[in-house]
Amino acid sequence: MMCSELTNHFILISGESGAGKTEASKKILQYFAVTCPMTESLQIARDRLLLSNPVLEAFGNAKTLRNDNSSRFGKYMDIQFDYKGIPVGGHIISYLIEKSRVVYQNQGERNFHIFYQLLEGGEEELLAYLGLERDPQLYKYLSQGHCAKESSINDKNDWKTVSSAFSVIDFTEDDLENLFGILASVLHLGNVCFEENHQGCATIPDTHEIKWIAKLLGVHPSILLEALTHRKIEAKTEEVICPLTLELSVYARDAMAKAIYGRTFTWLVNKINSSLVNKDFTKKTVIGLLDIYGFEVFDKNGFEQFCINYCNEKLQQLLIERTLKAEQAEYEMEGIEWEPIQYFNNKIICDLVDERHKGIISILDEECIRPGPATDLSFLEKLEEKVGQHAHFQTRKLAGPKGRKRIGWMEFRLSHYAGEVTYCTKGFLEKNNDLLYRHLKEVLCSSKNRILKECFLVAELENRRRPPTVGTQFKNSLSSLLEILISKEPSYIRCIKPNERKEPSKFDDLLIRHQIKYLGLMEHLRVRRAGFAHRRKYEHFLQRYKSLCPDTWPHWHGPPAEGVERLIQYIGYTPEEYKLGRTKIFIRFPRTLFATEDAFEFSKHQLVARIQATYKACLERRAYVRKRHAAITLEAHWRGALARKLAKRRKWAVWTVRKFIKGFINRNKPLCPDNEEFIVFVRKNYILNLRYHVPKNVLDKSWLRPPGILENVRMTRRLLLQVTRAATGLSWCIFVPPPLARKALAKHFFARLSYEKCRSSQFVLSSQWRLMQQKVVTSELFRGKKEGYAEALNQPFANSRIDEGDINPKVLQLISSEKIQYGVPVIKYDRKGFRARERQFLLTQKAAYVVELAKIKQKIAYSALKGVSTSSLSDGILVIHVSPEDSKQKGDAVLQCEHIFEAITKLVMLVKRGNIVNVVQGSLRFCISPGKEGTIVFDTGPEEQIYKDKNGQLTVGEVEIFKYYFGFKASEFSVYVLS
Ligand SMILES: Nc1ncnc2c1ncn2[C@@H]1O[C@H](COP(=O)(O)OP(=O)(O)OP(=O)(O)O)[C@@H](O)[C@H]1O
Repeated sequence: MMCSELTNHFILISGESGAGKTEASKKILQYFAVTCPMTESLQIARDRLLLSNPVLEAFGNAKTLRNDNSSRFGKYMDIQFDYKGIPVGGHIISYLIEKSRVVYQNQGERNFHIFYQLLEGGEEELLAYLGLERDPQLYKYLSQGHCAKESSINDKNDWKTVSSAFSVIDFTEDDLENLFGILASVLHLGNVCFEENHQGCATIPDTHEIKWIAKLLGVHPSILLEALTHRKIEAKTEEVICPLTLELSVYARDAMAKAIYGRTFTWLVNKINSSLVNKDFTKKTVIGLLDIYGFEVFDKNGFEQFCINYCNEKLQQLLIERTLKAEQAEYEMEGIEWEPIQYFNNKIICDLVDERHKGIISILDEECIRPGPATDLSFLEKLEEKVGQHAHFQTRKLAGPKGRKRIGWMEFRLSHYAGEVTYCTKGFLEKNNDLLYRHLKEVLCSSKNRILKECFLVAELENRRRPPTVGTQFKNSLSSLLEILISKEPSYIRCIKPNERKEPSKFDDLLIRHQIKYLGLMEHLRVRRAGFAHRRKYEHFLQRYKSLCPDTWPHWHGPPAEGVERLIQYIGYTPEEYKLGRTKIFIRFPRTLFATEDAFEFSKHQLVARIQATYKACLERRAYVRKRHAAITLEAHWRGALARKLAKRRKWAVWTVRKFIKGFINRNKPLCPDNEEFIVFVRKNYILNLRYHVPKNVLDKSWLRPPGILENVRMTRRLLLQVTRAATGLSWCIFVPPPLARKALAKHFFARLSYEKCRSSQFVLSSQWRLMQQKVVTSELFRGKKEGYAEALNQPFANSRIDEGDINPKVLQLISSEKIQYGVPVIKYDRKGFRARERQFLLTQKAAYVVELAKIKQKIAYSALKGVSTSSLSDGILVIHVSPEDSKQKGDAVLQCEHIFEAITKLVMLVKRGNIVNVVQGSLRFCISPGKEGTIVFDTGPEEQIYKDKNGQLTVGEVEIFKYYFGFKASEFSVYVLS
């Protein structure tokens, strides 16, 4: 409920002394430690919460007649939880420790456990340092009850537990040294003995103990001694020190021991609190555990029992108010049909004790403050006078003859809710006053013991006001405790003591019946049975279980009561299972609630999955939106950058175009800023283009004409040089205007016409040189005479075509020995025929050319070559005229060749006669046989053919049909001799 509704709770553990309250509270702490979720870092908080218990028990618990481990102080412990239900810290409030036990114990009782544990378990060195002996019988404060050793208590083991707990809850070596010093000094104090001198004043004959106390508390021994035997009385202006009687010295000693122990206990609780404090100040929910001393009835009951029982009375009141009374009032308020159940309300007893000005505590305070001789007896008389009429109060004087016997003269009897208790007023005033002589206070304020320094502040000495009495303090602290409890949701544990003899498995019916009766358990049961097991405000019920009904999930927009009605109808509650009040739903049976809880647990998993999915989707969506936003931003920036770049480029382009246009408009003006760049551009362009138009060879006279605006502009020598180098690849060329460039090219060309190193390691004329010679001959023969010469000039003569130098003399010899018929087609080459020949003569292709050339050469050389005719047109026909006298010759040879200039040039160079070439205008004449002539007419008719008419005239069309090749590649030529 704490986690789900974020409410604060408390658990009130009640029962009489020895019923098991402390054990129950320890079980609750252990339960939290085991069941609550835990993180490693918070384990320390948990351990401190758990281990604070043995320390507090050692200092605040003692063996009594009713309980071997009786709490002699009240403890309210807040355990703080975070929102996950992890215990993260705590806080302890202690209530009225029974200090009188330090100096006095009843028969069969012990002092606080810690003294016995220290003596039993403490190391030898520690005891030696504290000046202690191991035997508790040696100490007066430990041996009055005559049961220092108790079989059910293992002081040695408990000491070990307490020692290890000290280290967990942040006690330093220094803290422990001071703390043990205080414990030891209390024991030493108990052993301080007084003697009465002859003046009736108290003296301390043996100062051995005083020395130890002075050493342990860090005070001067003589001052301490004086403080224990003297009293400082303050007059108006001066202080008078007067000696104490033996009785008063004993009182002063015991008061000092009680004060030291009481305040040290408070310091201890504060120290534990500082180690339990959670430094994270986020909101926490708490579960408070109230474990307070239980109701006590001894043979002799004093001021302590009066306070303890008053405390129990108040808690019982709280319980009645919050359960019996509140529950029934709630039914009435909520309009639930209800038959009231009667119960005993102990408010009347509480009022008897704590009513302002009228209650026992007020009367006691009055008696303490009152000037004049106030005694315990006078207090009793005041009680008889003021509350004598109260039904729950009785004294010997007020009681009838029956009861008189059971009440002493100094006693009064209260009828508590748990039974009658007779209190002896002896010591009431003294204990309520709790007076510590100023002289002793001063000594303790000057102590060098760090704990005492914190406990006894010098400021206290300056405060002249009377501190509130113990009774009033206790009353006030109880009322603030009740305020704390009222603000929280209650849960109750009622402990029932099975027997008075502390025996296991023994149930004393009478005792149990008595407890059940006074605890009001029967009334509780009746209310519970007739009432409802569970109730909850509509809002809370709906909020918790709304997921169980589709109508109410996820939101119910109507009034909560209607929502709850719809919800329980859907779940299927039967009418006897519930009642609807004005603001709450009441569920009668626990099983109904458990079933609803189970259903809720089941639906919680599905809800969690849905919530998780929604949450994850939300996260993803958020991430996606973030990414999209980032992408859009990025894109926008990128587009912006691109647009800016484009705009810049456009601007630049516009600027450039404008400048260009401006430059163009002003191009003819003298060089000025307006046309400067344009001219640079034109020049650059011209120069860049120039490299594609530099002369290709020495004969090429073309030169890129510079634009008009550049005519007067001189190019730098360096620039021209670069252009020419780029164009010609002549790194040495010094470029100057066109004619010189040609000269440079010519020089380069002639340089290449050098000797070359041939295979036989002889230097021969290079092919370039030979080509040059041939070209010169061609020029002489055809320049300005035959069309197509200029175009053919740039075509290099191919070395692959046979010329004179290629003819191997041996081959010539071989060929010459053959008988070759002239005048008939010697070899008719077509592709097939050539291959057949090739096989026949077993000659290589090249040899075949050689054969052919050799034959022609022979024919020309030895058969009176008359001349060579070709037309001035662009045809490739040549006529080789032979001597008509030579009867062996049948007639002229008419040949066609693609490379006519090359063929004729090589022929002329072969026969070494330049004057034999005749470039004829118009038709070509040739001799068919002696006396018989033919003509080749060049026609520009539509048909591409060569044909021979009846009179033997050969007509050549625009493009030759028959390709007769001469002298070169087999695929390129054939020889055809017209018969
Ligand atoms: N549930 C229990 N089962 C068995 N023994 C128990 C149980 N609870 C308590 N005891 C025994 O009773 C003794 C007294 O218990 P506990 O100290 O808790 O009583 P108490 O109600 O706190 O008494 P007081 O009011 O004097 O402090 C324990 O030491 C233990 O021996």
